[in-house]
Amino acid sequence: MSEPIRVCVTGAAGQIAYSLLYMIANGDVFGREQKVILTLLDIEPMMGVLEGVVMELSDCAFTLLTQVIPTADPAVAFKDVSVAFLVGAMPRRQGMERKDLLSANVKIFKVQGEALNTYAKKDVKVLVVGNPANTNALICSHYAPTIPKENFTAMTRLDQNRARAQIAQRVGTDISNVQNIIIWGNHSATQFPDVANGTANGKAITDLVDTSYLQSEFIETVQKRGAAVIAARKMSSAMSAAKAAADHVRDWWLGTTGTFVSMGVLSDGSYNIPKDIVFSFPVEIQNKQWKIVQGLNIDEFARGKLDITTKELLEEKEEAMAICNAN
Ligand SMILES: NC(=O)C1=CN([C@@H]2O[C@H](COP(=O)(O)OP(=O)(O)OC[C@H]3O[C@@H](n4cnc5c(N)ncnc54)[C@H](O)[C@@H]3O)[C@@H](O)[C@H]2O)C=CC1
Ligand SMILES: O=C([O-])CC(=O)C(=O)O
Repeated sequence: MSEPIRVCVTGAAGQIAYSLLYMIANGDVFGREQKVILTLLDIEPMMGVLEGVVMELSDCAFTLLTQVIPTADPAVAFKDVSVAFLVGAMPRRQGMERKDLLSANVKIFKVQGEALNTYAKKDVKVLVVGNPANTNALICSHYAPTIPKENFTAMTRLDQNRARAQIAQRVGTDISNVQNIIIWGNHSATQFPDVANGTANGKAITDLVDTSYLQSEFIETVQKRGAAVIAARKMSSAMSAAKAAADHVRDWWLGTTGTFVSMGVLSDGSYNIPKDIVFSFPVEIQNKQWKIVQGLNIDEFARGKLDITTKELLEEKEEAMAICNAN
């Protein structure tokens, strides 16, 4: 059993955290041999609710959970953390797009970037879940200049999981038989869920499923799944978001084995995506370092989709920087 690591979850009194904390404390993210100290950040008015969450964590009697530190102070929450799940942010309501949250949420990520820069370990791994996740991750990294840019990522794993589940149902196979579906771009309705390199039961998905479904209904279902959940639940996805956050960080921490996963990462210009936006790419991970999968074919249909989501991310970046510079 190795020394405990400090792991921060923000928005710790909220919906997603309620499922996510269980998975972290249970060993589903860092493995069954890794003890954790959880630092739980939320805002002052939520401290009473957070106290209830702390009681429940205690009552779960997790053997890997060494200590729990609830706080409203980012300096305490981020002190010496190895991993930060940045969940705390306003969720959207029915009829909104995620980018409508920009003005409310982006300032949170500016402040937390500055706090991570000062208090966290320099190799801290940061997953931004709060929406709009890609642009919030960009801003967070911008305000944390002493932490490597590659340590900031945004969550598109929920989109990948959704896409995988849709294809498994369509083909009539288990999820575990569906691999290498890619989410390109923004965690928004412009994202491009791409099956061109994907397989189901070892065969190309494009040979198993008709093109008209793959190029229209499939893409739209994945793009709009978050809105569909909000319409049904009157609250945004939480259990599935927590599972995706756990999947994302588990693969980052423990590595991938021969398959791609999608993560929002700072573009290095791969696939002609402009540098300096956080864009979801297929990555492979070893020794806690992700690498963008290179050399995949991008046909005309795919290029059109990549252009649309790129344009949206460039617009979001401009708006976010304007908001941050005005404050
Ligand atoms: N990237 C993705 O795939 C997904 C992202 N989301 C996003 O995750 C975020 C959180 O969603 P939920 O947990 O459902 O929301 P929630 O409203 O249940 O919880 C959010 C929590 O964050 C806290 N919070 C607000 N400002 C904070 C700050 N400055 N520092 C620390 N905590 C703060 C709130 O007090 C609240 O307890 C939303 O922005 C939502 O849109 C949700 C699902 C999927
Ligand atoms: O749709 C939302 O607002 C929450 C979210 O990001 C998702 O479920 O993908």
